[in-house]
Amino acid sequence: MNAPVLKLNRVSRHYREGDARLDILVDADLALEAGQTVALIAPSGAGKSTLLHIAGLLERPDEGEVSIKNAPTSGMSDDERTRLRRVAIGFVYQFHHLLPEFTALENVVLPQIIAGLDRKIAADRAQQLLDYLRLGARADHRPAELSGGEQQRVAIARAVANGPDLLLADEPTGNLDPRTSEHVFDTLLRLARGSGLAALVATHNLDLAKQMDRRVTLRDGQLIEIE
Ligand SMILES: Nc1ncnc2c1ncn2[C@@H]1O[C@H](COP(=O)(O)OP(=O)(O)OP(=O)(O)O)[C@@H](O)[C@H]1O
Repeated sequence: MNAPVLKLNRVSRHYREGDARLDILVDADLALEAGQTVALIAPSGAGKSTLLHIAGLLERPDEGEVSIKNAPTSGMSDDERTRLRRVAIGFVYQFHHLLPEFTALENVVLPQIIAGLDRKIAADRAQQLLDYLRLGARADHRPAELSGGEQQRVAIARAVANGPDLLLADEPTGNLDPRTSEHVFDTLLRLARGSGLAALVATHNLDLAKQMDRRVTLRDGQLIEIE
């Protein structure tokens, strides 16, 4: 069996709030295989964003190991972590964070150019991705000219533009109405199943979570599988 795309091994993280100590993650374990979609469902403040930041190498845990495709990251420098993050991990947030002055296509081209790809190849790939996400006809529109669901699907295209192994999404449909949420979710699932991308998606939407391969929650700082 292949190495998991993401592995958390006894990961702990606490914050200080005055004299109080908040134990957000306590010996948390998780393994995500290629092509697997996992919903992270937990109440506000339970630590979903903290977990996604740690899994995405944006934040270091206090203890424990985060491995990406079998590569332990705790011994890596910040530069090494950044390089690994750029090639292996894509992020989608609740708000799309697209650059307003650029078109949909350009928003998907930019991360590829930053990663060193030739502009023409990047543009071809961006167009293919937008076509795949049924946004081909919107490629030349700026974010303000797109609907909320379209903006979020462009944000997904941007997140996977460099062909990451892992997609991390923090309430990607939190701002959208139920029908649009469904459409954005379908896009995520189709991408994961079609390309072997592993996805960890924080969501409050239980109907959408049910369509994913697994569901986990945070309880006393640990990740627990739920039905
Ligand atoms: N840098 C920080 N310093 C201190 N406390 C923090 C810090 N970041 C997060 N926290 C606290 O840790 C807890 C978990 O925060 P986190 O944002 O991970 O929760 P969440 O489950 O994503 O919540 P939400 O669903 O509301 O976004 C919260 O109580 C938060 O106030």
